[in-house]
Amino acid sequence: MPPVLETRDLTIRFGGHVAVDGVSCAFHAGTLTAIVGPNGAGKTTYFNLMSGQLAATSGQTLLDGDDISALGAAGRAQRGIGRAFQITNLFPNLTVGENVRLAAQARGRAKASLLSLWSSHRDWIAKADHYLEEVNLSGVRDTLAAALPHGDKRKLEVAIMMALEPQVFMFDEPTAGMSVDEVPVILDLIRKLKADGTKTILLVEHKMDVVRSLADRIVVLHNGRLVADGEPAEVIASPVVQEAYLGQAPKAVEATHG
Ligand SMILES: Nc1ncnc2c1ncn2[C@@H]1O[C@H](COP(=O)(O)OP(=O)(O)OP(=O)(O)O)[C@@H](O)[C@H]1O
Repeated sequence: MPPVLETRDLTIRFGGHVAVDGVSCAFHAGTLTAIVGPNGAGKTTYFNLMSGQLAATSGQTLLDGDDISALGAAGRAQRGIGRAFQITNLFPNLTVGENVRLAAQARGRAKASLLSLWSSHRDWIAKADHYLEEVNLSGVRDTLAAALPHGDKRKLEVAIMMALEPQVFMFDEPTAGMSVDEVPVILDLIRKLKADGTKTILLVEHKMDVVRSLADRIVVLHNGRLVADGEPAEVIASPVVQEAYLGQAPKAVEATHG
């Protein structure tokens, strides 16, 4: 099966610093890939390049085989790349329910005809309610987004991403800053997405227990380079990863596939 999302020799420089350095990697439907690496390895920058928040210095990003390198974040979102945890995407003065309904509506409008818009309205509300339920936020449906505690804001970001029904789900440290009782809600949700079997899921995560429990594959970045890629157990045990986490220079790429 051809990959859903792919980067070819993707590179970005900030002045003299190469934050993502020639990363070639392909991601397939029905898989969850964890992207790990030490602080400053380039994980979030790699995400930003794929979702269009940053423009690459060189290299390409392909979605369904099409080169989308020239598209910005909005164009890529429209094409089906979903990114959670951009807190700035919330409308702070709308309620939690309205935020998710708008996302369902944005998704629906892309498909609806003008005449069907009115009847669709009820569907959007139903869809918003469904996704709020999924992230355990039904109880705060009428609360202003701005008034939510941090953990709930992050859950709302996931609900918004889900209501947009993307084909690629990008999670950047989805449980960071959450209380212990909130973490399982998000992990269960990611598990459910994965069980669907058709989504392409990318996860940047520091917590190795979370990575171990969710990932089919681990990609390791170190100093902006892809230094390991393969089965979780194999990658975690590999000397190149042990070295990367100890802050020493990795010597070789191991266990490459995909
Ligand atoms: N806009 C920018 N301008 C200059 N340097 C940047 C910029 N964004 C990121 N960097 C640098 O690029 C490198 C990679 O940063 P990035 O945030 O992608 O790492 P990370 O692996 O996500 O780290 P962490 O796990 O700490 O979040 C870092 O050295 C960072 O300082």
